[in-house]
Amino acid sequence: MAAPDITTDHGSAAHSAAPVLQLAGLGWGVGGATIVEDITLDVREGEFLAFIGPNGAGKTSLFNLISGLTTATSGTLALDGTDLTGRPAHVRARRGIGRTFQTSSLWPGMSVADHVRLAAQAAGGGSYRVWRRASPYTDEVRGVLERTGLGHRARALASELSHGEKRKLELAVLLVGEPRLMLLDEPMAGVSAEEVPALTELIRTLHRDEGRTVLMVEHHMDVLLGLADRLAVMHHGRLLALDTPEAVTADPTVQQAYLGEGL
Ligand SMILES: Nc1ncnc2c1ncn2[C@@H]1O[C@H](COP(=O)(O)OP(=O)(O)OP(=O)(O)O)[C@@H](O)[C@H]1O
Repeated sequence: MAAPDITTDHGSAAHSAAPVLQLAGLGWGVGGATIVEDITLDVREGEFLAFIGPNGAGKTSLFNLISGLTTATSGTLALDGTDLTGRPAHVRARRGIGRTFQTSSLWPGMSVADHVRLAAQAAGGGSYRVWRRASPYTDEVRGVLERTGLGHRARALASELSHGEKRKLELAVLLVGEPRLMLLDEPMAGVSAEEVPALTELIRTLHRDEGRTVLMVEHHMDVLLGLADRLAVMHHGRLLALDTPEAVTADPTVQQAYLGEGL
């Protein structure tokens, strides 16, 4: 497949017709092993694209490549038509690529509001002043906490939160940066069955009502059905299928890849 037409990163205006994210032949290898291979796909504005695949298929590695935690060893990546291949994670974050991680990235002894306040300071380019307790609840902090259903937990420490609330706080921290693209890596991991519906609903709201573009790695198909516009199936580091959830789940090649694990 031909590489998409992308400009270079010199502050040029984004091409209005360009997809939000373009991956062209993206790959990553380490120690002689190829972990991610030849991923080519476009993500449209406002789309919800979910990544599924057996354990070790390369989903998190692909998110690392997109967010800049690792650098591609082949292919290109563009955001809004601007080539970001090889650019570091902080540049990509500043340009609107935000992500959450499979494991919690919170500070146990810090309050919910302070997490959001720090993230707001970082997003605004300010210095970190967590010890100044004069006005922790700015309108921005309060607004994000309300949007994520954590308004009543503002003063709680992260260590006091349930797993579902921790995932909401991670989303809140992400949202203060108003990311152009949200990468959610297994947001349901560790969350109790009772808390999954509320968290799913929050992610749905961020996507549908706020129009956010979402990429999400998730093992639970029941969460994705009715949420994702398209499913990307990864297998052995490659893109095995990319289609609507209905088409992907009916695809015999995909079913074969999941043999023994269940789709
Ligand atoms: N830094 C690394 N060095 C060597 N191998 C790695 C490295 N990072 C990932 N891998 C390997 O690459 C493969 C893909 O890992 P990755 O975590 O991306 O898969 P995944 O699809 O996200 O899996 P899971 O669903 O279990 O989270 C695995 O075999 C993993 O061991």
